[in-house]
Amino acid sequence: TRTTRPQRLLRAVIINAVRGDPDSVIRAIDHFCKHTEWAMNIGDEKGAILDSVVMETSPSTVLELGTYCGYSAVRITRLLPPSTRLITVEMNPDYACVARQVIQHAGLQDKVCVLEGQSADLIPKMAEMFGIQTFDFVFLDHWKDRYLPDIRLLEDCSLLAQGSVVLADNVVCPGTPDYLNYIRSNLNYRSRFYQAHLEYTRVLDGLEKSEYLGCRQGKRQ
Ligand SMILES: Cn1ncc2cc([C@H](O)c3cccc(CNC(=O)c4cc(-c5ccc(F)cc5)cc(O)c4O)c3)ccc21
Ligand SMILES: [Mg+2]
Repeated sequence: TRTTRPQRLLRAVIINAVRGDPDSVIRAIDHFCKHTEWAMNIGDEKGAILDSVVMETSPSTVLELGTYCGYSAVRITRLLPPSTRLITVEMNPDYACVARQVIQHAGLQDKVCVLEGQSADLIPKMAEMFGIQTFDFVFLDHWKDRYLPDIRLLEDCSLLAQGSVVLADNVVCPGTPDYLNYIRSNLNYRSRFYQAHLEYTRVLDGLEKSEYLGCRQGKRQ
């Protein structure tokens, strides 16, 4: 096939969504993934949980790891107050290119920074690059074996503050067992599991929300 799946998804957005209307971009992607071609966006069911967690957190600084086509970047950013920015990290340049166009079609390009590179390389530079101290909200949706090393890196870089919320996609399917074991047994976090389904399917999946409580000692016995 000449075009890639992200390019076909982008074409569906350009054709079916109203420029400047984030909700129509979200609807166009969900319709494409339900009726034309599955893609690994968080989707509408888990997306509604993402929306509610973002709204209850009302963050000032937001980090997303794993942009893909920009679906969750649009979902998150459309809920943020005017002065708030989303930083989203994407290592695949083709995905980043599509995501920037999807985000632009939604009219949110001034509120989103799509950073190209690997999370482990970029996280240590975030504070300096963006003049921030900590992230109020972090969304994990990149390689599932990177959730644990990257949450540890965020801790080591002091990028989490008391009250910071970390939301992780796919903790059931494909699954992130080492991350779940760590975050649920760590006294520095209060975690809650949201049962749902893998995007656009009936396969079980879920999100794990973890609030950072500040730096306490030890593990739960
Ligand atoms: C280091 N670093 N830093 C930034 C960064 C960014 C990326 C890319 O954005 C990227 C590329 C490929 C895969 C992912 C992870 N996503 C998944 O693998 C996934 C799978 C499924 C699923 C479930 C069932 C299936 F049958 C097939 C796929 C459902 C989901 O929601 C997913 O998120 C992310 C990668 C590493 C990165
Ligand atoms: Mg995912």
